[in-house]
Amino acid sequence: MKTKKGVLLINLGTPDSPKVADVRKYLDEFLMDGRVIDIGAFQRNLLVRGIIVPFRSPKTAKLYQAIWDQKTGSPLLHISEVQVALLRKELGESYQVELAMRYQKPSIEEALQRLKRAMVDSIQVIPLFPQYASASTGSVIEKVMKLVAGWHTFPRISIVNQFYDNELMIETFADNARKKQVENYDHVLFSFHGLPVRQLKDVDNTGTHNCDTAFCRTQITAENKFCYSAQCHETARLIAAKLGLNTAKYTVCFQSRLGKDPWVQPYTSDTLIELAGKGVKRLLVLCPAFVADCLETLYEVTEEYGQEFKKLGGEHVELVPSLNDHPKWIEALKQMVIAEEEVGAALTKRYTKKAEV
Ligand SMILES: C=CC1=C(C)c2cc3[nH]c(cc4nc(cc5[nH]c(cc1n2)c(C)c5CCC(=O)O)C(CCC(=O)O)=C4C)c(C)c3C=C
Ligand SMILES: [Fe+2]
Ligand SMILES: [Fe+2]
Repeated sequence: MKTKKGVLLINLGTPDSPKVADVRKYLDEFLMDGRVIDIGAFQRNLLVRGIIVPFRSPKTAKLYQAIWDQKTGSPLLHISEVQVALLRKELGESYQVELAMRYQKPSIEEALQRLKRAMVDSIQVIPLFPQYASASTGSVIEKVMKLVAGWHTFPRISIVNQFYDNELMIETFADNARKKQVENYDHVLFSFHGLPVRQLKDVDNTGTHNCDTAFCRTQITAENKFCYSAQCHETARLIAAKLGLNTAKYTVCFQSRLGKDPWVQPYTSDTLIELAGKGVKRLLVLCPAFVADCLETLYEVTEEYGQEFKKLGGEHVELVPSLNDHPKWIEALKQMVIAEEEVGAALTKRYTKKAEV
């Protein structure tokens, strides 16, 4: 009997086009997600639909227009499609690999339906966010669970919740930094996507998590192992170790703050001021919260932070490309899939043996 195993890669999402109407539709779906803007539904509706989406959409549309490729469209979607095509090749015919986006297209619902129709034995869901956050990975997991909840027959379903310390992923980021001749820069910045601080309060299920008292900047512990900030710091430490950077040579910071509430600090823009003040001229930036280059890396880092840094007296900001189509990253994905499949196969075998006794 020929059987197939399903793999579903899910990234964040992107508008259908850089037109204001499509960006509005995308931002509306994205920001109305209660895990992204985690306030009461009534307040969220007022804030998102009354203020953020109407005011932000024209501005965000301009940013998307600046990075949109005439032939391939959204970099995030195009690069994700390339990653899936390469993974399909690596895994061969016994796997059916699907791509979906949490918001907009291709939808998770349609991807799951394709796997269901193919009668796959198993579905492995890989949310493409190395560090766990309720707003990213958590939201993907909740969506998948809701979509499959009513299925009559379930294949074995497994979900990767985080991979912030994946050896091959770390090596890929380090490889890309080496290609930029890291030694030719005064300082290295690890700029992660930001999060409101309140979204970290419940990472230990107590509602009182505090990154300062939980040592999230310096170590991963049993207490902080699901904290986004702690995981970001660990990812940066591991890449820095591969590159032979001492702690004085690099800084971890957080970008893309939205609104007035406190987000995880230090903010990337404050760090640029501090580094320029210390006389840093040439800055190399890695963004290891993303597995593919996207608006946040191609525009915010390269354009916005590049210009900001120059105004502050800096000379150059250089972005290290994301994991994109690097063969080691595709191998990392393949290994994740195979490792998980082996666990499943071992469990099934044990069960079958027991049943035979
Ligand atoms: C409250 C707002 C936001 C939270 C929380 C948030 C978390 C979060 N986001 C990503 C990954 C990406 N975000 C991207 C764009 C983007 N993010 C927000 C807001 C929040 N994100 C906005 C408003 C936007 C749109 C751009 C803008 O208007 O500035 C992207 C880029 C998508 C693309 O098409 O290129 C990614 C990727 C993670 C991983 C995360 C939690 C850790
Ligand atoms: Fe975001
Ligand atoms: Fe923390």
